[in-house]
Amino acid sequence: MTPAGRIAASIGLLDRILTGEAAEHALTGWARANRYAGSGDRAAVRDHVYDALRRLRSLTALSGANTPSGRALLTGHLRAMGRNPEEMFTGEGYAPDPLNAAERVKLRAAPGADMLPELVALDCPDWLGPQLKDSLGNDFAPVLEAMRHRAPVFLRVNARRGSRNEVAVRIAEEGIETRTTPLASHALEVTAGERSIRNSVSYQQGFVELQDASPQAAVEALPLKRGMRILDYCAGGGGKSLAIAARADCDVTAHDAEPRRMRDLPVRAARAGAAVRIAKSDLQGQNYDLVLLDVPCSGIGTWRRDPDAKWKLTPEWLSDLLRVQEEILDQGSRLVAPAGTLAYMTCSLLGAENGGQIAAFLDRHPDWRLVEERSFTPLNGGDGFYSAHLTRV
Ligand SMILES: C[S@@+](CC[C@H](N)C(=O)[O-])C[C@H]1O[C@@H](n2cnc3c(N)ncnc32)[C@H](O)[C@@H]1O
Repeated sequence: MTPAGRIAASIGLLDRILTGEAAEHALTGWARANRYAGSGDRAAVRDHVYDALRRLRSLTALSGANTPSGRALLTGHLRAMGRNPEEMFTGEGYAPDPLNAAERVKLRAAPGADMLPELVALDCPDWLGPQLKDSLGNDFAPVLEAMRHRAPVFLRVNARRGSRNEVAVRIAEEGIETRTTPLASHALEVTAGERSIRNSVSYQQGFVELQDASPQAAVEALPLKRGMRILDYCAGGGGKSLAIAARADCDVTAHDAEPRRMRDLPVRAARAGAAVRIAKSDLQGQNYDLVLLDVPCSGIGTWRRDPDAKWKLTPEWLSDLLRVQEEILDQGSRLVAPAGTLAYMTCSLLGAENGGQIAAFLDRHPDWRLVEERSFTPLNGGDGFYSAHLTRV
């Protein structure tokens, strides 16, 4: 494909995503339907689409359009790269149609990048700006700026299969280059060969898992001891259960309100040589030494990887999430053994979902106390993440 053909394909995909289709679904469907697109084309189109979604507000403004569209986003994207959009919008071959008169007028009248209002330039939804400023303080602008760029890819080395250095050497032989990161002791940041990970023997044999470095660091901080009974109450795909089972010989039970989300967990656990039990019965009356609540959240900390989530989140959805988080904290606390630990985690940067939830829980339950809390932002390298450990007084 020519560079202009890749831009035309990205425009079509963005139009579908803007009308509600999930970005991954649209990209996978496009790759299947366009077998002529080689791996370089697919990677370039994916990068255009994800860059445009991360920077939806600023690129729309740079195109002069009032509302986002595939053409507006790619016009703004080219302008942001210092290119004249007319060079690509030629209508020749597979290139997008030339700009029409209205688009030209808007482009000419569009402000420069240095003239954009702060929340537009930082690609932050207006309604979330004040809450995020409140939560992040002086880090607000640098964190939002970091969210406009691609996230690094991290692997978690499975300590049951080898040390971080041994596994780094092994995967390098499969073309996956990495470097260590100070964030977590089993984390490797991928510097080359990222697209080969899932097909590599090391991945398929459970030497590595894909997991961001911030949740890895949060799991490392859990007070695990051999033989502990642990409940991963919101296990989902089981990323945290597997990270726990790799660290210590604990009795790990995975539970989720939607059990089908855990369907791949037995296969992933077998691949990793880890024992994870799937909760079959009602948990009422059971108790555990450690209950992990990796609650459903806004996902603001993962906006770099999942940029359309940035624009789909609404105030109503956020208030539903806050209510669910509160309920899960109360439910989970009832499952903790007398001297046990309740560990609360989110991949959010909002105080209301993090420290705010913990403060409200402690108000409702004065017999509990906060033992420690940690916050990570993309300025540390990984995703935005929060964890708090609580125990009874
Ligand atoms: C952030 S995701 C979990 C991600 C997972 N721990 C991982 O590391 O891959 C949150 C999970 O909470 C589950 N959930 C939502 N409401 C719940 C509830 N009331 N009780 C238990 N799980 C719930 C969702 O189905 C979802 O799988």
